Amino acid sequence: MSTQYKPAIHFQHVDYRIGDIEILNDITGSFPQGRITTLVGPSGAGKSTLLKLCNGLISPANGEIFVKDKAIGEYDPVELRRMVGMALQSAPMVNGTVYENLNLPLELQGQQLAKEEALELLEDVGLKGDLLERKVKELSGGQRQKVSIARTLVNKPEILLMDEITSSLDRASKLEVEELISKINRKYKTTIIWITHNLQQALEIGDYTWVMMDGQVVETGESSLLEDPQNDRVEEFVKGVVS
Ligand SMILES: Nc1ncnc2c1ncn2[C@@H]1O[C@H](COP(=O)(O)OP(=O)(O)OP(=O)(O)O)[C@@H](O)[C@H]1O
Repeated sequence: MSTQYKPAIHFQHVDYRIGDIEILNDITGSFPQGRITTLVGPSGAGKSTLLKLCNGLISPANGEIFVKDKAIGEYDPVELRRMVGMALQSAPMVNGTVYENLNLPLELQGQQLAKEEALELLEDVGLKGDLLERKVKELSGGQRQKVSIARTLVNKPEILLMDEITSSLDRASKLEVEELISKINRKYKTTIIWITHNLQQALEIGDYTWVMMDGQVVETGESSLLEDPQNDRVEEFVKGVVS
């Protein structure tokens, strides 16, 4: 798939270890620029670890990672975090208003988010402007997740990493967040790398999919691969034999 699109992130023979334990083993592959790639696989396969390598939260034991053709180690860490945003299942929020939370990334850089920009971000994630001065603790789970995504967008990241962002949401909020991420991908051409346990979601929202098992990437391709996997272990996993 890397031949068809420019890679936003490229892994080349990447290993990751904690002490003597091999967590990721010889990962090679690309995440195409401007597309949505879903990462699936059994619990413990190494999906979150791989995501953390993409924004330099952790570093490989061996191999190279390139972000937009530049070795990840050559980026200034602040520049890298601005370029590669990350949203989590349950994002930590400060105990204040929606605005105060949206302002956090800029406050940490000694800047301030303009109110108009904050309103635009809320609009982008489908929230009404009058929420800006509301306390986040008064928001629903779905609204909080949208604020967390809006906060990730403050730095206008070119690449968005998402770890299980809909798994704690009800069905309606899950659909809204999926639609929202598709919209962000279309509007800003943001590259999205999305971990999900939900294979239906991976199939529906993903352009591409990586299937990981035991610290390795075992199958990659267009997300429709999940309907007809070539690898026997992937087929078993998809059928729910392996969980
Ligand atoms: N800090 C750590 N110390 C020791 N082992 C770790 C640590 N973090 C992760 N691991 C191990 O690394 C492996 C991969 O973990 P990772 O969280 O990346 O998997 P995952 O595919 O994201 O799993 P899940 O779907 O359950 O979130 C697991 O076996 C896990 O136990």
